[in-house]
Amino acid sequence: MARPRYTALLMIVTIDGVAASGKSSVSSGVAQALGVPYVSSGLLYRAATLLGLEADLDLRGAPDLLNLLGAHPVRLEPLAGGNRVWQGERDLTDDLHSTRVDRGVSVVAALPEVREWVDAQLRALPEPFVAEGRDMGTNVFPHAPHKFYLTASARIRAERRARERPEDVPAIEADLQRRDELDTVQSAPAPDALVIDTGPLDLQGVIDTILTRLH
Ligand SMILES: Nc1ncnc2c1ncn2[C@@H]1O[C@H](COP(=O)(O)OP(=O)(O)O)[C@@H](O)[C@H]1O
Ligand SMILES: Nc1ccn([C@@H]2O[C@H](COP(=O)(O)OP(=O)(O)O)[C@@H](O)[C@H]2O)c(=O)n1
Repeated sequence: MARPRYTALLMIVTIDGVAASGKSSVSSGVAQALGVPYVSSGLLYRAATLLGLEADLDLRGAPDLLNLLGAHPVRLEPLAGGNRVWQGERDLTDDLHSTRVDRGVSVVAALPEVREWVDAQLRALPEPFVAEGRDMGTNVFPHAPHKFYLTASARIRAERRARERPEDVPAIEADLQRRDELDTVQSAPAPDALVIDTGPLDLQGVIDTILTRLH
């Protein structure tokens, strides 16, 4: 029985990486094997972006965004199978992966006030869990005992994401590269993270690589 053996060791596992490298799918698989929830930090940045766009705010303006988020609080529901994001009774989740949100989110994520808003919510969550994003292993949970960082070429990531977006592969690849560049500051791998090139691996291969390290 794998589950008790893993959970005995587990506090927080961090899985960071570039856009569309497999973070959420891999985190979900690892979390399900461990019997714990996973936490998708990117969904909170996406929620702030969606709400800013819907309110027609300038996404570079932290005070207005923070006022909006303060007036109508957003809540992340971390589950092993998939996270959901709520604003009151409204489930925002299905609106968070549009191309419009993809294109605005890095601007919002560059605002220190928004980063503090996200980090405070993540640090308040009860352990254990698998946390995925860009800076889980460096900034938010630097003391996590198990850290991983996923990469793959922009082309491979674009081909994977093209199955989930209406745009063609070259357009998605250009958007991913633009977002990688805008996200550079918060996207450095932790020095103690195992870097995994997911290009040659299928999803289960990446999940197994991580689980093997958690024995
Ligand atoms: N190793 C892999 N091999 C094949 N497809 C993958 C692999 N990892 C992820 N995918 C697929 O790539 C897409 C992007 O993965 P996702 O988990 O959403 O990445 P991220 O959370 O980093 O944006 C999804 O369709 C997912 O099923
Ligand atoms: N820990 C994190 C997670 C996401 N982000 C930001 O949020 C955006 C969306 O993150 P995501 O993980 O949902 O995006 P994908 O990698 O799934 O495309 C990223 O492009 C970053 O701008 C961040 O800055 N820090």
